[in-house]
Amino acid sequence: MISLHKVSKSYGSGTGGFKAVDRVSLTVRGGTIHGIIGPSGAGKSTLLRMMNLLEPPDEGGVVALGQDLTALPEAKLRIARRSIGMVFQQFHLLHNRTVSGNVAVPLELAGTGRTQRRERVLECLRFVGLEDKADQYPARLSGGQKQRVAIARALAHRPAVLLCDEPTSSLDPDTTSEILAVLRHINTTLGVTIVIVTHEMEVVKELCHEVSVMERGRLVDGFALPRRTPAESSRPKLSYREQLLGEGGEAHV
Ligand SMILES: Nc1ncnc2c1ncn2[C@@H]1O[C@H](COP(=O)(O)OP(=O)(O)OP(=O)(O)O)[C@@H](O)[C@H]1O
Repeated sequence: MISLHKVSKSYGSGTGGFKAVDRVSLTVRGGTIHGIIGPSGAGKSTLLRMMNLLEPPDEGGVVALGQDLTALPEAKLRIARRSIGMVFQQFHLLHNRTVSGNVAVPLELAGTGRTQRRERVLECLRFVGLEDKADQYPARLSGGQKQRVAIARALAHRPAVLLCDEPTSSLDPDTTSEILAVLRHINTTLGVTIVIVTHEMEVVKELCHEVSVMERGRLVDGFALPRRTPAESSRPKLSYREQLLGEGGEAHV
């Protein structure tokens, strides 16, 4: 589905140069949710951005959905990228556009007609449960709602792959669970392959089928996780008190 062949990326040059990703080879299997974890600065985001060539590698190849992206001319790469949606930690919404205006952006850029655009925007908003917010501006939304808009926008072109860079790192635990449920729904009902960079182990345990571990630009481990059963995933959530103190603890309110 996505294969990276010995990709490398350096920033800066000469003695100030720094190899952020160092000859990494990795295959993400179609239909899976694949986590990329590792310490800060390990090169996780750089590796993720290479998967749609948002960050072109200095060397190595990227094959996505049967196409060698590194060999495509710019115009064809732009079209190939439509099949690979992206979601970021900071949502990256346009604040002077409504929710539906934001979701419409990729369709406008691709020249999709107005009627078709309107239908697809509503479909995407319905999928993430936000059709009632279509005419609101992002400033009026919660963090979780903003991330859902960003996810709806990433779905506009019916991608086969969704790349997520720390999508829940700005969110509280309850909102994180909501967003993970949306991502799982996208994987199971639409069959979209998801690659997610995160530093939150709970996110990995809750969501991922397979994990790759990065350290200092290299891939140092990779393994499959046992699938969680729905019953286990939907067990009652612990309160902050229970998470921090277990059973005990003296109340002051
Ligand atoms: N555009 C850039 N210019 C210069 N250096 C960069 C750039 N992007 C990333 N780096 C550097 O490359 C290294 C890897 O960055 P990257 O963001 O890929 O790591 P990461 O594992 O995602 O880290 P974090 O978990 O902190 O986000 C870091 O040292 C970072 O400072």
